[in-house]
Amino acid sequence: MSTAIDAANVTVHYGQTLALDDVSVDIAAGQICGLLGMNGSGKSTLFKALMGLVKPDRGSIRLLGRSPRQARREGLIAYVPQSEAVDWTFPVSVADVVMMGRYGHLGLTRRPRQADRSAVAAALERVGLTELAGNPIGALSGGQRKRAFVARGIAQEAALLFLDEPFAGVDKRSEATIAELLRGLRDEGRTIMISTHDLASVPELCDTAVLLQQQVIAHGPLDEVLAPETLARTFGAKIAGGAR
Ligand SMILES: Nc1ncnc2c1ncn2[C@@H]1O[C@H](COP(=O)(O)OP(=O)(O)OP(=O)(O)O)[C@@H](O)[C@H]1O
Repeated sequence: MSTAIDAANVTVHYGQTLALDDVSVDIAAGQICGLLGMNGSGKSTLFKALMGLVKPDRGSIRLLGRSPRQARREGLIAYVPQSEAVDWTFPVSVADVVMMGRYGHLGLTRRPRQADRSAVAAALERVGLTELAGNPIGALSGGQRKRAFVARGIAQEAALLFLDEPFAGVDKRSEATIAELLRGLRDEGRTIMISTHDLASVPELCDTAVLLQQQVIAHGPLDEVLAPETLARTFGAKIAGGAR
């Protein structure tokens, strides 16, 4: 299996705060990897480093054989942000959000062409939001907003999808819909990383996982990473007992 995401010995500081300490992860193409850790464990920072938005003090990152900046420039990375990181009052429609995924594909005129409109329509259809295309993004439910951002990644034709807490604030039915969607994208060969701080609800759809606490505590098949011994060692018996 070829490696899609290869981070080696990545260390990131914000001033005096050590956010990532010698982090190495290796994720095969066509897999869903859970990025697990408590609040403040460095999950968002790892995503930012992978996207080239934070420059590591040390270490190297290759995404599909490219630097993060190059991968971003080629439109290979789609990011679904945490809900708190988005200004939902911003006056854009659902279709506008999805069209943002086409920006890297637009020609010199920067005007969407028929191919872009078709890609947006197909992405909306795939996530089940066709009927809501003209609605303001802020009027959608938590789960629908997540699906709109996933549609943006689909329209972008990104090979790598990073989802920051995609199941937070989402009801069970939407969670199942999103999980099904992600499985389908994985089966097409895309590589997906999903972060969560809620170790008690790590989605079954993850093939592998990384348990992060500034350092990589465990990295491998989901069952191994969620083994009670690993969790107890890291977080204490209380969390380990309730994890699955
Ligand atoms: N811009 C920043 N400036 C200073 N410190 C930061 C900054 N961003 C994050 N940190 C700190 O870096 C550490 C890792 O934060 P990060 O947001 O990556 O964790 P996280 O696991 O994503 O947490 P959460 O789930 O709460 O977002 C924390 O101690 C946090 O306070």
